[in-house]
Amino acid sequence: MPTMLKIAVQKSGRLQEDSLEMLRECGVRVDNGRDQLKVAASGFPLELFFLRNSDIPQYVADGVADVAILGQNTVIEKEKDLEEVLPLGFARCRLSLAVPKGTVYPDITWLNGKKIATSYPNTLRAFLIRHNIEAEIHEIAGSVEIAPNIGLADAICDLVSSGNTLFMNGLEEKEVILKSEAAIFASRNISTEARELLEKLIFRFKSVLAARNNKYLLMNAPNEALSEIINILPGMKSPTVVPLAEPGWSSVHTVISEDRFWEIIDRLKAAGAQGILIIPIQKMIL
Ligand SMILES: Nc1ncnc2c1ncn2[C@@H]1O[C@H](COP(=O)(O)OP(=O)(O)OP(=O)(O)O)[C@@H](O)[C@H]1O
Ligand SMILES: O=P(O)(O)OC[C@H]1O[C@H](OP(=O)(O)OP(=O)(O)O)[C@H](O)[C@@H]1O
Ligand SMILES: [Mg+2]
Repeated sequence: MPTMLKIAVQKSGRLQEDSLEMLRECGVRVDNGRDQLKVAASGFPLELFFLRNSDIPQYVADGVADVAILGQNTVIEKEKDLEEVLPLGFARCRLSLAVPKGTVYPDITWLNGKKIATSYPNTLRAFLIRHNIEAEIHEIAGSVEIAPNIGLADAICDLVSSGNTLFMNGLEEKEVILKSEAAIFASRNISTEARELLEKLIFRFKSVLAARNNKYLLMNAPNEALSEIINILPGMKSPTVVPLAEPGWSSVHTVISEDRFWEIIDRLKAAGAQGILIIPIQKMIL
């Protein structure tokens, strides 16, 4: 039987949609309904296991799954020795300590003797030890932000992204313990055959990520402005310059990273560029 790469993906929750979308963009199709927890994909020799997020690190550590898409925060919390193969740029969040708004909190020593509610007891414990703080950790599975309001704890330690949940519960963020995003993690026991498949899949993931972060840029420019425009452009290689039907004008094409674009647009216009177009890239082979 040909080898299949076994990948664990969150069964339901915040990571699932983006994980499946990434796989889809990599040409992996998952046709069956999600009620089926073990599904063979088409388009790549891949078998998907839909599992509870918090159970996945153990499955990968044991080699039941070869790889997984997980938040870095979960792998740290579960204290599993997995190989982080590729960060994926979604599910960005941080694990933070927060206290009721208006609390006089001079520094981290305020936490001494306090009770802290969290779903991340291991990460919190390690953080407190690093800072020489003795506090009581009260583990709860969810809705952690409610704890101070119902007299369950003095502080909380939970994931924050927009900060909205903290705000709505009258809490203020005081310490950032770690920053996290989704990533592909691999088992330390992965077979040579599975590793080869993983390399192929990673190549596809990188092409998708690069395409997401870059844009194809086109503009028209008078020939006398070309050298200045080319100097402004931070392209992959030197830009393509094609003459237009109108004498004395050219079309300039290049690829730029999305976050550089706004920085240079005014300079391009000032240099004489016109008809600037920015086009999404589907895949970018590096
Ligand atoms: N508010 C958020 N913004 C961005 N990413 C988040 C946010 N909350 C969670 N995440 C990321 O998504 C992951 C999954 O979160 P989700 O809430 O779906 O599962 P969970 O409740 O932690 O899972 P389980 O209870 O099955 O362990 C988290 O581990 C984290 O990496
Ligand atoms: O800073 P924000 O953007 O408000 O996001 C933070 C919230 O998101 C997560 O909860 P989630 O919605 O995943 O609920 P859960 O407790 O059921 O996992 C996290 O546990 C926080 O409560
Ligand atoms: Mg959650």
